[in-house]
Amino acid sequence: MEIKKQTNLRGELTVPGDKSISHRAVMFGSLAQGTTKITHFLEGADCLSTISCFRKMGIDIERNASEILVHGKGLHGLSAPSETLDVGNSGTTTRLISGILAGQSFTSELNGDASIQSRPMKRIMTPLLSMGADIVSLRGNGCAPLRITGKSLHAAHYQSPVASAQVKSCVLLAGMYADGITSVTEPVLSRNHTEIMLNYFGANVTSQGTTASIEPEPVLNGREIKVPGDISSAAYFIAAGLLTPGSEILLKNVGINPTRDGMLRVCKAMGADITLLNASTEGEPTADLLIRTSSLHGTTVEGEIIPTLIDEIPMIAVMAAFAEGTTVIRDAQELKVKESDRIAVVTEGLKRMGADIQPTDDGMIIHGGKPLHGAEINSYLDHRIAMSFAVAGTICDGTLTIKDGDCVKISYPEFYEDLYSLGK
Ligand SMILES: O=C(O)C1=C[C@@H](OP(=O)(O)O)[C@@H](O)[C@H](O)C1
Ligand SMILES: C=C(OP(=O)(O)O)C(=O)O
Repeated sequence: MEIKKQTNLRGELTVPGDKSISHRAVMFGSLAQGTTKITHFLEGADCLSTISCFRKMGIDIERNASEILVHGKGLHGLSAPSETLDVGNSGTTTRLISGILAGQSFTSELNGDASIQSRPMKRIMTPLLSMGADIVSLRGNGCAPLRITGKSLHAAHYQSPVASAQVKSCVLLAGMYADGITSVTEPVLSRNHTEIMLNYFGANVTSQGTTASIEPEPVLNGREIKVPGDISSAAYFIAAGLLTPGSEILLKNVGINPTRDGMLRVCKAMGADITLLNASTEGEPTADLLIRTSSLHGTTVEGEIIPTLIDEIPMIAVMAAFAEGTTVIRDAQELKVKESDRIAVVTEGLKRMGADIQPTDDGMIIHGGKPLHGAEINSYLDHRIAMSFAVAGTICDGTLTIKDGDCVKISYPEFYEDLYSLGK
């Protein structure tokens, strides 16, 4: 796919709904009594995988143009699927659903695409096994396909070695089926959408520092969920607006939960001109983001901010290559176990464009400001890689092409239309 040049980005854009929140709305709505109405749901392939899994467990989910209706059957209302649950490319679906399946009264199997079959699942198997779950990696390699036989679960306090909202959520969801209060402590706080939304549905989840705890057997009631725009999708337009000469764009209704807003903080540290307008703190916090062309400089991205921008690092690395000076990214070893090894793949792509970048064990070092030229970029079927390099391709000299660029459908099906809607 060849990327077209853009200048003078102008106008407004509403990015699609938040992927993490869309997944959770379908899952928790399925486990609630009564109907959950979801608006601005992300119609990306990952969230459609979540819908398909719950339909296979007997949940009636209606999809129409403006909303999703999930007719939940309560905490114990799922039925045994008659075939393997297909999680597609979605790590979130796999890990969160496993926590739910561990406490059911039936056996189920989960599988997905080649990427999912190489992503680590021991990180959820270990805490689930400690709670008495029966979860098996069918090829014995700690990855999907997984077989989960529901059991009565014991409460636990799990000390997670990784800051991962998927691990935390998996354990909390299993904790709904346990015999006491279940807690998870993580080394650094990860996104807290599960905690916020489960409480909204009627569960009792408390948070103290990096520990979240849940009481068992909550009664969840169907709710209305207005999904905010996904800051991880907005990230491409934040970067495009900052880097493209003559730009001023307004990104409407973007989720700015502090466990997700690290990209904004890094952009500010790089000298970005970003103004928050119409901030709302009702439910998940949101704001409109006004982005103006800025001259950016390097920064250091490390420590507690990392989980708050983990999916934005490919875009931040591309921005750093266009910025003046050095950017150091560390503590981001989790990038190696995403849809691709994002340290290796970002490095490969930026090197092809002429950037000065060195991969490290837990991040990268980018000496920005070198002239960047077009190249053939392999997305390795990773949506975040395709979108980050597409933004680079709108600005660099020469022609940039992306192999398998249509993988953006995982989290942002209308990405290219939106990318070309603002510029000249
Ligand atoms: O909980 C979630 O919705 C997500 C958590 C993150 O993964 P980890 O929990 O593996 O860090 C993130 O990368 C993913 O896109 C979505
Ligand atoms: C890592 C991601 O998603 P998941 O883990 O759900 O596949 C992502 O969207 O960047």
